Amino acid sequence: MLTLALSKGRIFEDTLPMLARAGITVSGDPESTRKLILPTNRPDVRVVLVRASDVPTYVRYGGADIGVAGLDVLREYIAGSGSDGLYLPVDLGIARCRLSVAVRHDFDYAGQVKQGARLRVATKYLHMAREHFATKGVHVDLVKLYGSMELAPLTGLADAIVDLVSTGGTLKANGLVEVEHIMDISARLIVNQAALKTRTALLKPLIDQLREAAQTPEETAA
Ligand SMILES: Nc1ncnc2c1ncn2[C@@H]1O[C@H](COP(=O)(O)OP(=O)(O)OP(=O)(O)O)[C@@H](O)[C@H]1O
Ligand SMILES: O=P(O)(O)OC[C@H]1O[C@H](OP(=O)(O)OP(=O)(O)O)[C@H](O)[C@@H]1O
Repeated sequence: MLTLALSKGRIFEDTLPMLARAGITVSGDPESTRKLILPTNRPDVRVVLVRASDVPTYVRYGGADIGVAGLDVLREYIAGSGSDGLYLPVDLGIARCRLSVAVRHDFDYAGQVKQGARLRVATKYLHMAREHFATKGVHVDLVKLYGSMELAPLTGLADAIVDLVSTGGTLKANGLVEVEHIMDISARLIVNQAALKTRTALLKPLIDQLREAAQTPEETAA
């Protein structure tokens, strides 16, 4: 049995069509079932539903053989725990967004940075934010949040946020503007290296099929 770890929401929804192109259909809808293990049309493949930030942990420790996680989640995980035991063979090109710095529209970010001001920055992405501001030579105090980052500059909790941006709709709705683009993000396939060695016959074709599915024009144009 191969176990594939996915998170509910956009990763699950965006991975489904790729699995379908690889001949795998998942039974059950994560939004309407409380079940955490979903069978597929293939008796040798099942899906487990985990928190997005738990996907690397499941794959690393063998709770799943393979998983899908955003590059944001992966970078944070690897910065904290290393990449031993993980193999990242495919950029699936789904769940595309970018990691950015944003501030209130009336906050003079460039001016503050030029003056060498110390900024308070709220984010879920402590490692990537620390690295970004260190590279730029900007002095920051980081405040860890778990969600709704956009609220922090509006309430005086922080001067800036580091968060994911896709359409820019959430920033706009909250009177924030993007002032720095840190990196492009998309979802990656993560594979347990030991499983790849011991169960090559099952895993390798699936990885190859997903790689092929990821390269179709619909996906790359997204
Ligand atoms: N607005 C967006 N547009 C496109 N992709 C996104 C967007 N927001 C997040 N993503 C990508 O999708 C992944 C999963 O996001 P999702 O919102 O489903 O989980 P989460 O709420 O961040 O995770 P958790 O439940 O662990 O807090 C993110 O890690 C990121 O790579
Ligand atoms: O630029 P946009 O298209 O508006 O997308 C950006 C938003 O998407 C993500 O949140 P999500 O919708 O995943 O909610 P979450 O905070 O519950 O993760 C991200 O944290 C932003 O808030």
